[in-house]
Amino acid sequence: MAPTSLRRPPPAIGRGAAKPIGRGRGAAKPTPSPPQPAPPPVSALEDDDDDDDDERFPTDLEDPYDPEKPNDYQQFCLERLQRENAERLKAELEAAEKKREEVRLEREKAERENALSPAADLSGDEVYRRRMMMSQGGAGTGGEDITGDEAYKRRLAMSQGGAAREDISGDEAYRRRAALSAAEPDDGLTPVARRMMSKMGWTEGAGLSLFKPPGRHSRLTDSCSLMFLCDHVMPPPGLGRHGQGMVAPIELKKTGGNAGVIVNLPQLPPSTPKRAAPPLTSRVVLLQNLVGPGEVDEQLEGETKEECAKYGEVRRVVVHQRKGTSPEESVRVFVEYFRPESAIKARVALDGRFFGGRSVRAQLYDESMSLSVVATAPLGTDRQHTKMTTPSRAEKICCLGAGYVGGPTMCVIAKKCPECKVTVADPFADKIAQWHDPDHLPIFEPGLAELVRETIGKNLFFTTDLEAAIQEADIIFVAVGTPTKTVGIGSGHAANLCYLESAARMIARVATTPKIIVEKSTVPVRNAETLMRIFTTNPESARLFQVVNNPEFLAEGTAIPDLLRPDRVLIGGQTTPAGHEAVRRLADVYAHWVPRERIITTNLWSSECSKLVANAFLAQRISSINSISELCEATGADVDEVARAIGMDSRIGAKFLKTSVGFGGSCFQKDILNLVYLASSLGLQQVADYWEQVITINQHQKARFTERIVHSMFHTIAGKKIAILGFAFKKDTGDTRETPALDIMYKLLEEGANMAVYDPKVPDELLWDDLTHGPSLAPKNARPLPLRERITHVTDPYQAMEGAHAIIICTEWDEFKTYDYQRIYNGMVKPAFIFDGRNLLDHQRLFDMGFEVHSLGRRPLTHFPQGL
Ligand SMILES: NC(=O)C1=CN([C@@H]2O[C@H](COP(=O)(O)OP(=O)(O)OC[C@H]3O[C@@H](n4cnc5c(N)ncnc54)[C@H](O)[C@@H]3O)[C@@H](O)[C@H]2O)C=CC1
Ligand SMILES: O=C(O)[C@H]1O[C@H](OP(=O)(O)OP(=O)(O)OC[C@H]2O[C@@H](n3ccc(=O)[nH]c3=O)[C@H](O)[C@@H]2O)[C@H](O)[C@@H](O)[C@@H]1O
Repeated sequence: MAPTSLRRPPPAIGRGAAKPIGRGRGAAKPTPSPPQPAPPPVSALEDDDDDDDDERFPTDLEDPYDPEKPNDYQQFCLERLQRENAERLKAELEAAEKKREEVRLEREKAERENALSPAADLSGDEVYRRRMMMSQGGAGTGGEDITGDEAYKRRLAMSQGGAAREDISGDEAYRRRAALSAAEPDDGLTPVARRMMSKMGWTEGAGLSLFKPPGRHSRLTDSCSLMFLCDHVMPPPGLGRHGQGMVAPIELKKTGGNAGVIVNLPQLPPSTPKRAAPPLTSRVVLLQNLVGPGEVDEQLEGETKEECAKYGEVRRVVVHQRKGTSPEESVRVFVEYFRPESAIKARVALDGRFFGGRSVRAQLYDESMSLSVVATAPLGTDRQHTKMTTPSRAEKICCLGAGYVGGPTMCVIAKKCPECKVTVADPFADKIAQWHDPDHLPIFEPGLAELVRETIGKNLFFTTDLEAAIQEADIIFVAVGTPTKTVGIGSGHAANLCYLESAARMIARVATTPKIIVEKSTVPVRNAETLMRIFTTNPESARLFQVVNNPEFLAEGTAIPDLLRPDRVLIGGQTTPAGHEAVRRLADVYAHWVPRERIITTNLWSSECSKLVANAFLAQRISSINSISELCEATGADVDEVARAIGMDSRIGAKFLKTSVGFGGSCFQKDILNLVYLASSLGLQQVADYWEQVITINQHQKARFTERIVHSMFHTIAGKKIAILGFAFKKDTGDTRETPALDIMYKLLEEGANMAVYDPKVPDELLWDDLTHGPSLAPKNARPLPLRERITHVTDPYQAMEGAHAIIICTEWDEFKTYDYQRIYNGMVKPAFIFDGRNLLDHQRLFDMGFEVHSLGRRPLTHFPQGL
């Protein structure tokens, strides 16, 4: 709903004043005008007109509207990865620190061993001094000549942290050292040994135990105390953090003086190789537990490649099997990407996901490790095939609105997400009953019936019980109509949001568990704010809801292929952690069949805006080429040739350049009007005027086509029979919303024509319903037109054309191209006119048969003598 500030009088269409549209479109169809559920009371709808409202609602709703801060899910994932990497880095640093400590200890040990030989009889302080030199590099302080006391001071400083920085004199150091050694028990160990053990984690009476084997001598010199330590330390069960190290004391046999040899070098248990921490960035992802042992076959590689290509171009996949490891780690699948970003995306997306019941572990793998080595490892011989399915949690999905969008979209989700339960809820029992009968679905869409047959009763359900469906769902799509308002403020331009609001109010009232609410309907920019306000009215339940916008881009007639292979899926969410999570969960649903790189995410307002703009751009192309069609007719150029020539420019592209009698459908007009209203309300009048021209040209195209019919047929069509081929707004649909055929028929009716209409898919009651209400933007006729007397609806096209003066092609149905036009010509009144409003037929052939051929964007083909 437009914010308060946007509530201004709507702009006028074209030159005239704002015209109210005929009736609300976009509601339940094609069943004729079923009543929409009662919208909430006006007082409720007007609620947000109150300026005070802003104080009652959370102000942070404004925050996400910052185009500088796109809510990008990948961005979120990268940030999360960076966080994880930082943590990993920290762990690595700690591990490195530990390692340094170990090295230091080993070095100390080596030094001590050296010290056993008379040539290297160094004091502990001297050892420390040398160690300092080594660890600090030759150049720095290592070269400085420090005394033993100074060395002790530093060592103390190291072990005591900050406090050790206290400035103690050499005497004081000596005094402390003496006190320390005096305090040490006479256990046969020297202070150095004690210090060493302390550094290894020993505290008296805990952890490692010290004991003095009976009968051994009690005191050795400092220099051999380390050996003595080994002799005397018998830690149960072994040295090391996990007790994995030395388990028996080393026995030393003195060979004289301070020298000795080890007589029982223990057999240490083989050490388990340390797992290297995964690298921070890499082009290789290692997948583990994707399949188990014995589940590897030759398809695994290909399937993995296909699945992983969702995150970027895969260079190769290598499957490696290992023996002697856990089942989870026995099959390693390495996926090498061309770009590290792809690998990072894959890791984020796949780690922890379920494939065929297994929780996959995905981690980046050090690129420097040769994959060729693992590539040559033999594959398993077991041919059991494990089908890879895209991972996701088993969401319970519901859709409010079983129309052109809700029905097909949910069928595809049900088909592609077999683990999800999908329920479509609509208050109209007739419509729901029709959805249960695949042979008589409420809408015609190629491929839809097969999908319904496949999924209904398995994981796809249709119901009128809206509340139960809402209650049960995790994700609720709202795909109700948002037609142009016909009365009140913004009438003729603004979207009527009462169905959306009543759906939201029901959700807010019924839901007791967390829900992701998906705005599937096409809405004005910032509509999600209205929904959030409805949901936050009750603070207790506010936290249950996350609103995301997920506009639908399917076109009728190609809805199923459009849904199965969309150019992109757009998801807009709030820029909060919960918002990101909601976007992720919805993205996971689509990721069952849509490559990840085609699932794009943004903030709520950009997403809402993108849908309106997409439709505006598409419609603009049609109006552009239609405007050129008039120019071509006046100049002798051929509009289809022009479209072909410009369409080959890759910057322009070939699609949506087919001239026509005007675009129809429930959305182009309403969405542009919506955009115009929004721009105008924001004071952007030039923007509003610019886009309004798209509608103006569309109206003009329909009008001029009809005028041409009348003028060509000797300026009168009163009492003449005219065959109308096609009433749907485009081929392959039974939908008639905003069909240009209706505008044309109304004009012809006003001129007194008789008409026979044929359309392969439009039901009779829908045709009469449309005719009764008339075109939405046409002025309402005060005098009721004699519809039934002058119009017949036929089911045989030849019957429509028999005895006709003219044929008008209004819809581009393929079957129209297959008719026997010679037979048709023979049965028509001469001169036989054909007006091809879609440039569908072979005009030259028709002309050769004797037809007077009028098309769009071309000079007419006429047998009449010219220039008389
Ligand atoms: N038709 C199309 O090709 C496309 C339509 N859209 C947008 O999708 C939305 C829906 O369009 P259509 O499916 O064509 O409309 P539709 O009129 O075919 O279906 C809407 C359905 O919502 C039901 N409904 C109304 N209030 C309800 C409520 N409170 N709870 C549950 N159901 C309720 C109606 O009974 C009707 O069956 C519109 O906003 C439209 O602009 C977007 C893309 C394509
Ligand atoms: O929001 C919507 O409702 C949908 O609107 C259109 O889909 P739709 O109206 O079903 O069908 P289109 O194929 O776009 O055709 C619209 C009208 O334009 C006409 N048209 C289309 C293409 C063209 O080159 N010339 C032309 O006159 C068609 O005949 C039809 O009357 C968009 O194509 C969809 O992406 C969008 O989701």
